[in-house]
Amino acid sequence: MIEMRELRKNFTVRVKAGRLRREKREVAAVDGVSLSIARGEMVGYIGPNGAGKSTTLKMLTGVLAPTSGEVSVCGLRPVPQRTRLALRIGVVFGQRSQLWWDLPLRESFRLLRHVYRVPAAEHAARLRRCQELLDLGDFLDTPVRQLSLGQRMRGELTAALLHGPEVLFLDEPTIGLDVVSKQAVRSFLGELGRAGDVTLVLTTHDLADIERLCRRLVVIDHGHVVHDGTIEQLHARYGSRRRLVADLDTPLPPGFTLPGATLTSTEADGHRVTFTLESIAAGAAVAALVGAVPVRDLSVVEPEIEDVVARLYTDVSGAP
Ligand SMILES: Nc1ncnc2c1ncn2[C@@H]1O[C@H](COP(=O)(O)OP(=O)(O)OP(=O)(O)O)[C@@H](O)[C@H]1O
Repeated sequence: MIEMRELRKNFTVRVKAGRLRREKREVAAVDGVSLSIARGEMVGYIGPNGAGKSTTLKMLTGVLAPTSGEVSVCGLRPVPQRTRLALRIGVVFGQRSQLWWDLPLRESFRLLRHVYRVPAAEHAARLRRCQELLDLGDFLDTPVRQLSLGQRMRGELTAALLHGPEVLFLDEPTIGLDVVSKQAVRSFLGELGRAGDVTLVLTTHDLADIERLCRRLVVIDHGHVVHDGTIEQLHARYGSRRRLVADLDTPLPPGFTLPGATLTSTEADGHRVTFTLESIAAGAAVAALVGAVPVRDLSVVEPEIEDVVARLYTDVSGAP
């Protein structure tokens, strides 16, 4: 459905060279990305600021021409075949709107039906489904400029889907949304993914979006793909650690150690301890601790994707 081979985009930027002089320099925003995304996949495309995510999406949607390499989406070349491609993809860029600011949402949807020449019955069926899943009923007749950000984003998603695209590109779709709207957008996208008829590429800084929605995670940094796999593989590769948190009746005896684990925090006057498990299984760690001290309560905490991605970014960038 999406193919990128050695895809590259260079920008020419002017950089300071001495007190008054500026000179031109080429920077590679996307530096040889090769990826294949199959029909129905939901892929999270993440990376630190300036990694090259938006530039990739712009090349996939025909907004920017690659400097070199090959790209095809739905079997089309995005820049030369941009008009045909527009009928087959949907795009939601969190920071930009495809709605008519002064018109009620319903009118924007009606205009889009004409722009994309969607048969009335198909359009109505898709709108009904979005209306139901995204709860648009209360604000369909409100002018777009009066909508809250969360309402507008639900409108944007609908607008991107009314022509029945095969691929949906989402750039930061939950940015700035409150918790309720975020949930609404995520469960809508989840539903869409489960139905399996849309391929979804999502860039975000909110890793909860990815955890909820994407089995496949592609991490890009300095224009290069540095991870392509599942979230579990990412945890395994970067050695994410589980933690054992225990509430104790009495503090640990002086010099207590748990082989294969490190005591990483002590709180509540020594009554709450956290061990990071390195080379010991959770069960063995629990048994060792319970055998050594009176334990009131304990839990094993799974690694957070935030932690592992932060470590990955640090690793590849060499910066905190
Ligand atoms: N039009 C442009 N002209 C010059 N440089 C650009 C242009 N667009 C992007 N860049 C540079 O290319 C690099 C990649 O930018 P891009 O916007 O793709 O990153 P990103 O991963 O989407 O970042 P963010 O998470 O901050 O949105 C950055 O160094 C950026 O400054």
